[in-house]
Amino acid sequence: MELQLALDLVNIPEAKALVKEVEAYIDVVEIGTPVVINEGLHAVRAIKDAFPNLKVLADLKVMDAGGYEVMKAVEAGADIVTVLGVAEDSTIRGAVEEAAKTNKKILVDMISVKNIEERAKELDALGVDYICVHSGYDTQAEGKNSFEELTAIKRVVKNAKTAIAGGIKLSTLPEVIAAKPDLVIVGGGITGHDDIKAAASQMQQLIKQG
Ligand SMILES: O=C([C@H](O)CO)[C@H](O)[C@H](O)COP(=O)(O)O
Repeated sequence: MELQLALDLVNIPEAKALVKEVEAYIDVVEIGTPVVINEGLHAVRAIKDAFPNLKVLADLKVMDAGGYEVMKAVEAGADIVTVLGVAEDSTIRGAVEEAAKTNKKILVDMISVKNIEERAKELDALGVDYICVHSGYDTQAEGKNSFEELTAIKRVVKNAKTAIAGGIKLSTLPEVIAAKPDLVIVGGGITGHDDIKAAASQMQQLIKQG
């Protein structure tokens, strides 16, 4: 099980400073969608150059032009690129084919997917690398989490790795770990903590014990 730090509400210098504090405790750095909107793919390049030993995920949430957009993120240094589960199969195929050329990975974000199990089976057959259940900021504000969805996709996914994102905190991490995802994605649960280093370190410990 790996830990991904999601960076959403920072600029490039702030992102670098945050990663420097917790680099020993995380496996993947996510350049979040808001950061890509504000800073462009330069943010991916800046973090990959500064922390070459960490994997970098570009949270582009690709919805169309899968091959092209994945190509641009990979050129910028991304190891993993996100594509939306609600995208057309042709978009997913284009993304998977493009990433495979350089042994990079596609993580499909299941945000807004209605029939999670059925779509997860289809995505698994399309060869995506990760399937991620996700309660986005707006549904988190309505009290939603994705713990049950994680259990549901674990039942049907045979090849892809599974991931979970959205509002995970130290207090809820044990419940997440019990469902055994391959990747746990945490943003505010680390970056909003009073002691960022301690939060990341405790999360890593819980994950290692899990
Ligand atoms: O993907 C995300 C969200 O849609 C904003 O772009 C976040 O990175 C993801 O939800 C993880 O962040 P937290 O919910 O703060 O843990």
